[in-house]
Amino acid sequence: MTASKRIVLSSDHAAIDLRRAIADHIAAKGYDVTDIGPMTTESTHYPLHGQAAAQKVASGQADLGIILCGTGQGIMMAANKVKGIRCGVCSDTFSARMIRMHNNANILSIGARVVGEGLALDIVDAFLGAEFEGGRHATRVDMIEG
Ligand SMILES: O=C[C@H](O)[C@H](O)[C@H](O)COP(=O)(O)O
Repeated sequence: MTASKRIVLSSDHAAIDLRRAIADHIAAKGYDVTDIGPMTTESTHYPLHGQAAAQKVASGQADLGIILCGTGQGIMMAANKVKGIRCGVCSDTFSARMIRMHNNANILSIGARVVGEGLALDIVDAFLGAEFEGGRHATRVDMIEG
């Protein structure tokens, strides 16, 4: 584990509690966590929060991001509109590992209304614990970037 990695977190209102649980979980493991909110459960708009986290990663202010909404889908779509962002939604640990190893994903998205806290924390550990393999996968990732 690279404990020095800077991780940015954001969500919409549907995922406040799970986002906080993830923040505590990874901070306890030594990651440098920046939680950009929102801090209340007031209804909000996931594109704002997905793009805010994506900007942090794309600008180099964070190494990786973890974003959440009800399904993980809408906030993932918003994040992927930011150049240089590769974000996937994961509801299982295999996918979470593979989007790092094969797709060099720099943001993980999770649906707080889809997975429970225990599985979500395992998904986060799988994502953060994996590294991009490069090689043939780098050729393909370069093709995504255009
Ligand atoms: O992809 C979108 C997310 O799942 C949102 O969290 C969801 O649409 C929010 O729904 P609501 O406004 O009914 O809480």
